[in-house]
Amino acid sequence: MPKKENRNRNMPTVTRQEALDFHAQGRPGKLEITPTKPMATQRDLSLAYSPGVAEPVKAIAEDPSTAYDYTTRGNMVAVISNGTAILGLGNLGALASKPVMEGKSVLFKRFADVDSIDLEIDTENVDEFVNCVRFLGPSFGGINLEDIKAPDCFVIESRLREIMDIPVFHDDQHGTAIIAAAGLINALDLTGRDYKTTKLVCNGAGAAAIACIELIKAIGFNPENIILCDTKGVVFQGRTEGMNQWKSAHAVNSDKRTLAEAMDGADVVLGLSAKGTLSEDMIRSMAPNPIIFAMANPDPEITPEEVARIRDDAIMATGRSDYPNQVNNVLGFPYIFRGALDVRASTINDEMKIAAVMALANLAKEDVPDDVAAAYQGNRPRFGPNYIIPVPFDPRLISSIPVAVAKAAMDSGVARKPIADLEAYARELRGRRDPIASTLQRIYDRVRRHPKRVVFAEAEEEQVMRAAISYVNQQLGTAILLGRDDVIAATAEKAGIDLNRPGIEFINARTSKRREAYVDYLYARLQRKGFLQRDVQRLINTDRNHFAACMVALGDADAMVTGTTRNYSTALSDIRRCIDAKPGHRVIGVSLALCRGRNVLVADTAVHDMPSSEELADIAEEAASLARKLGYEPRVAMLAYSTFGHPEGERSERVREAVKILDKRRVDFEYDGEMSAEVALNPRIMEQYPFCRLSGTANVLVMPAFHSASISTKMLQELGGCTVIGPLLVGFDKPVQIASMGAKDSDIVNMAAIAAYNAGT
Ligand SMILES: NC(=O)C1=CN([C@@H]2O[C@H](COP(=O)(O)OP(=O)(O)OC[C@H]3O[C@@H](n4cnc5c(N)ncnc54)[C@H](OP(=O)(O)O)[C@@H]3O)[C@@H](O)[C@H]2O)C=CC1
Ligand SMILES: CC(=O)C(=O)O
Ligand SMILES: [Mg+2]
Repeated sequence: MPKKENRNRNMPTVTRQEALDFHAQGRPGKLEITPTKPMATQRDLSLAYSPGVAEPVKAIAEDPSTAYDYTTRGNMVAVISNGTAILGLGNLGALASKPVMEGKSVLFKRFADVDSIDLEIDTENVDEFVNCVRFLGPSFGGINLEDIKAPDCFVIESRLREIMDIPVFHDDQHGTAIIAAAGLINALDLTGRDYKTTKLVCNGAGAAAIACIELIKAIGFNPENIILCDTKGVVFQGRTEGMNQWKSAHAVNSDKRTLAEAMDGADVVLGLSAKGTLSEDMIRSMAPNPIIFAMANPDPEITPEEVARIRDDAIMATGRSDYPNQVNNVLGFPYIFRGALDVRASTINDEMKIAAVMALANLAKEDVPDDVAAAYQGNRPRFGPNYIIPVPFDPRLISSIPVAVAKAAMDSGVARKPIADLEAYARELRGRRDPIASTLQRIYDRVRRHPKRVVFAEAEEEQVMRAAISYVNQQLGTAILLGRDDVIAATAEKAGIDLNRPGIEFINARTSKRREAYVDYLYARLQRKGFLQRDVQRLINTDRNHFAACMVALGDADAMVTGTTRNYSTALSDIRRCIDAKPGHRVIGVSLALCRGRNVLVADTAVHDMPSSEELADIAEEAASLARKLGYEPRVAMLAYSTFGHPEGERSERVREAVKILDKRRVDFEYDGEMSAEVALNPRIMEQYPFCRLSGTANVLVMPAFHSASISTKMLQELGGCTVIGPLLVGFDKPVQIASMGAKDSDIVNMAAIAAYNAGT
């Protein structure tokens, strides 16, 4: 069995303060409601509201199924909890469960484009809860129950399933069971075990645990080989303390009484209980090549580091995203509901659950194609002990699980709107995925695997200090804080920031032993550009950008981030004095615009004021290469106010000429132009130019000049509700990023991570 790689988790990946700030910043919470129809004119109002709204009302009254055509019902799931079993934190009440429920709603949207709203019901009374939910059916296409303690959850779910004609799915039961079963099938496969003889212990006998062992028995495990444990120890036949009918159904005929006794010689342990409940001795006593799924959240029953200290032959999984093998229901619920909603399933039955299990298990065994490898930080995973299950960001999940679930719903007769062409459905699902939004995740994951030393040039600023801490806490590498010691210390103290932690280093330009080397380096570059040696000395001693850029140029840091205190062009020219463009490259700025369902790269948003045709062609090449690096196949539109010669104009001529230059260079990506933005971005308008060489709408927009690039990206941000990241600098010989003036700590960390990413492996 190959040795496993486990992360060093001596420090939390996020601090309490970061998590609180994340939830509090901007509009509190994690989601908002946005209209999908224009609401600008009197006519819009007449259609959306009175009198127009009466028509769909009458249509639905006549034929209720048309609610799926005229309202949000068909794509809307309610995430409902009473907060009695919030993760592994216990019964903290309905209100405290809201952040988790909002989180689940957001994950529905992020991963499967399912709209969702959280509802927290403030009662522990089963009848009241059921009565509250049962009348909500008309509003939703499905109900996702979450974090409701056992055994109440079993009663609630089964009663609601009986009464309601839409899928009711307790995620902690079935979502968890589906993912655990998929991981287990693959782990058994890797360790050459037979279902019938494998001995399994499940610690925890609540919602998740009961559902897991029911599903595991359904796929072929021998019930006699499964021992369930809870706070009272082994659930054995005849036990009376702490029992209920659901535990009794799985009680074993055994004289083992404690978890430790049950674990002795076990092949598999499933932890669905609470933090730290599995001891090192228990793990030591397991059979060779044990399978350990410690799934309690947020802290597992035993950590991968603890297991690694005892034995190197285990397959280890947790519920967390910061270790390999994340067995978490996030891999299931968004996609299972996607498939169920798309066929208007009346329920989510066992056939659909097993179809999801098999789709997930099989996906981990498939060869990972190039575009998917990008989601794994370029490290193409291969089926094995560290990769028994895909990661939540695997872009194939959206087109594999819903298809399997939808097909099983149709085959088992619960689909009210069958899909005729599943291939076409899979293609449509692929279109729903949101590649640029996962780009940052990919960048972060890759840097975590190859941590880098990043110099934060403006470390006297409070938001830069916070960004540095976040950089370190996220295990991205070492943060080098450049600034005057006394100023940094005073600012940190005033802001209540503790910088004394591993991973943070301090450099004071005035006392650094490397000053001389930097002066020599910079003087050699600038002596024929009007600089005296003493000018260069002053730059190195007093200017943070020059000092930091020299650190990177001479290899004392891997990458640099700056920009929050100076305007962009000043920071850029400081850096250009110290670092050149990569040979054969041009330094440009590219902004990533993450819009609703549409993402584009826009260039050049930083450097060239009025680029020549030759420069526009270079910009197209640099931007296309960045797009590829981020995992997209570039389709570059060379933008102008005119389209393919109409209206004629001198300014568009420059863009047309750039296209001809790209023709001559025989570049290996799709490009065309000149064209206006609506032709580049609207498929119906693009169709009017059948000769256009782009195979789809553009994902890279090369702007004719800096002003149009800058104005349009800022308008996207301010008016279009898009998130704009950047400009990212590309083409420099060393990785440097400039954040915008006044950037928030989270923006600065993004820039630092991008700079670190560009520092390579
Ligand atoms: N990775 C994933 O995707 C998921 C993980 N989970 C995790 O599973 C755990 C349980 O969740 P859920 O089933 O919803 O909660 P429940 O409240 O329904 O069940 C909790 C179960 O854990 C048992 N338990 C609690 N503490 C201990 C202990 N110290 N030793 C042994 N057993 C203990 C309880 O025992 P008793 O019956 O005696 O009270 C109970 O059977 C949580 O940590 C949760 O985060 C849940 C869903 C998904
Ligand atoms: C993941 C999840 O749903 C839980 O831990 O409760
Ligand atoms: Mg849960």
